[in-house]
Amino acid sequence: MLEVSVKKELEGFSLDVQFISEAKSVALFAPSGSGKSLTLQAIAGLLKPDEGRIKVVDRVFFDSSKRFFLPPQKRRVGYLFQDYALFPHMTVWENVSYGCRDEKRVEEVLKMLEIQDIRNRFPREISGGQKQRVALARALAFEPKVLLLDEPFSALHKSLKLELYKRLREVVGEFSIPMVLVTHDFDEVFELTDYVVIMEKGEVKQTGVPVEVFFNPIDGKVAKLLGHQSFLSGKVVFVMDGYVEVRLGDRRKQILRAKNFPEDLKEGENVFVSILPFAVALNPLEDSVKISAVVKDIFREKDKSVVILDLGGDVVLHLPFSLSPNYIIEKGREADFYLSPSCISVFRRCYEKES
Ligand SMILES: Nc1ncnc2c1ncn2[C@@H]1O[C@H](COP(=O)(O)OP(=O)(O)OP(=O)(O)O)[C@@H](O)[C@H]1O
Repeated sequence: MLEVSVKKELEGFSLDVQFISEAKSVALFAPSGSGKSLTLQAIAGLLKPDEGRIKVVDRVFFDSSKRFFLPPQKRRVGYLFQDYALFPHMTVWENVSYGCRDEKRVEEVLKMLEIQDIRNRFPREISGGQKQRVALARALAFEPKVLLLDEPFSALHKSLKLELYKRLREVVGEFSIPMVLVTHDFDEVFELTDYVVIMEKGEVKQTGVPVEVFFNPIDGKVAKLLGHQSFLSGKVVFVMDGYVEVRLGDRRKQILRAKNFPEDLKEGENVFVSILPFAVALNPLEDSVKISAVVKDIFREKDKSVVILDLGGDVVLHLPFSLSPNYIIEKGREADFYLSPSCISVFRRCYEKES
């Protein structure tokens, strides 16, 4: 559905991005300055690659081997930015119908995004969330073949974002439009897309289904980017069907069991383990693993307690507030926890080891 192969040398930055995805919605996820927006611009035709091929569904946009470059105006791309880019001197209706002569279509998108009632207002007279809905309506009105979203929700409040995610899922589903979303927010990746491309310094580091990538980051850098917090080093002592056991490098030789690990992992390999904050199991289930560790600190938050354990490195665990009274946990004392192997990931390289 989306094929992107883009090479572009810019002054001080090289873009070399390749991925193919059959998913309808793809996220480009990376730290700032990794080339996400440039990749989007290449798909839109605003940046001409030196080399490569871009295909969206069944339409080739660019193919350097055939010297083919489809001009941006012929790509029918709906582009949405963080700053809305609405025309300030035009009403909502005029903004949405700009470039679309089909009034029925304009009415349809206004209705779908519930902005019929503000059709006569100017952008300065509506809220940030409404502005973004108008911008989305304008992008949809001219029947795009693909929607390109460059951090369109980053300026909005969380509750507004959730509302817009819902709308976006509905309209994209209804009009069956493929979408490429640039974001810094992995929650957004989960909410809106079926495939994620993780980039770094102009290159692709990892691709896949968001949930699989989240639990199986290829290295500590990606894990950190995805929000993993607790990293420990250890050695694989046992590989079995669906599990590995890792002996931590700490004094007590604690064994951890993990369900997320590279397929070709071998016994004896030195690895890194990430324990996710929500790894605490409610009960000592059959496959959960018991750890005993000194509590270094506890922070009470609105809905949870954040506990920092010393396991030869700091391990951050979240305890739901409702469960906290069941635990006898005190700063400076040893406590026992059961961890679920499905919330423990093993990978080969950690961030400290990389340049
Ligand atoms: N026209 C250009 N010429 C030269 N360098 C550029 C040009 N446009 C962008 N860059 C550089 O390319 C790099 C990647 O930029 P890009 O905007 O694609 O990053 P990004 O991943 O989208 O970042 P952010 O999340 O901050 O928007 C940056 O270092 C940027 O300064």
